[in-house]
Parts: sequence; structure tokens; C-alpha cells
Amino acid sequence: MSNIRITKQFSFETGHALYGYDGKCRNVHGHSYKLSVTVIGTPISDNNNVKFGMVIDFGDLKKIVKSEIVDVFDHATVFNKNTPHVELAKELSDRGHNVLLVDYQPTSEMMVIDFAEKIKKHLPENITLFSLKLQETDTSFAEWYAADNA
Ligand SMILES: Nc1nc2c(c(=O)[nH]1)N=C([C@H](O)[C@H](O)COP(=O)(O)OP(=O)(O)OP(=O)(O)O)CN2
Ligand SMILES: [Zn+2]
Repeated sequence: MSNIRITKQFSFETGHALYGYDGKCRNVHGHSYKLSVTVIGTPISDNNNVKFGMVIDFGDLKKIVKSEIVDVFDHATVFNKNTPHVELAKELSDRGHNVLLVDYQPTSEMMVIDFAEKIKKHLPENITLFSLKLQETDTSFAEWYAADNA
């Protein structure tokens, strides 16, 4: 049976700030992120299986990415917890804002690494994460490929 890649796309609105960065993105601002998740596997060949012909049901992939990434990051503001931004984060959080502290600088590169680890943990055994593409703006994106990280 052939190996087939399938992709599901997601979008979410997230704020962030790059502490110590030498450009305008050191300011708190937001992006309409677009995330493409590609997995690879062989389509189920048992015609008694309700998922016959599918690598993984797009709906099941959606459940994983939604609970691990979209529901966590959407309308949250992400700060690097290893910087003085923790103080700003605490103030915002105390005032009822949705703040997310992460253990890395929240660039698209670092976010896509984090997302890959989170998604991989929840995929069924026969399904492999092939790649992720995280689009931060119309002209900027970061990609993670399993083959680059083997
Ligand atoms: N390698 C990276 N560089 C930058 C990142 C990043 O995540 N990785 N992030 C930012 C900012 O957060 C923001 O995304 C600005 O990016 P940029 O593409 O420079 O945005 P512009 O609107 O200025 O882009 P245009 O060239 O006007 O389309 C900065 N760098
Ligand atoms: Zn940004």
C-alpha cells in the first residue's frame, strides 16, 4: 500500500512580543497564524473499518491539533517566561487576560518546534508527523520537517 501525506489547515489569533529583539516585534503585537499539519501513513485497507480508505480521519487530526494548539494559543498572548516579560504577563493575567508563558522565545521557528513535539505525542502509532508550516504573516513562515530532524 502506498504512503500518502494528508494535510489539515488551522488558523488562530495570537499575541506575542520578542523580548530583546532589535526591531518592531519587541512590542506586544499579534498575528493571524495559519498552521498546516501534514501527516503520512497508509490508507486503512480493511473495508469493514469505518475509516476505510483514510490515513487518519481529518476530524481526528483536527481534535488533536485543536486541543493541543489552537484552543491553547487562540486569543492568548505568548511571552518568554525566561525574560522580564513575566512581570507584564503576571499583570495581564491578574487583570483577566489570557496569557501563555512558554520556555522559549516565541518566534515562528520556536513555536513550530513546540507544536511538533505536542502533536507527535498524540498521533496514533501508525501515523507519522511529516511536516508543519506555521505562517505568521502573508510573507513569513517557518517549517518543521521530520526528515530534517531524524
Ligand atoms: N526569523 C524570524 N524573524 C522574525 C520573526 C520570527 O518569528 N522569525 N518574527 C518577527 C515578528 O514577530 C513579525 O512576524 C514581523 O515579521 P515580518 O515578516 O518582518 O513582518 P512585516 O510585517 O514587517 O513583513 P513585510 O515584509 O512587511 O511583509 C520578526 N522577525
Ligand atoms: Zn510577531
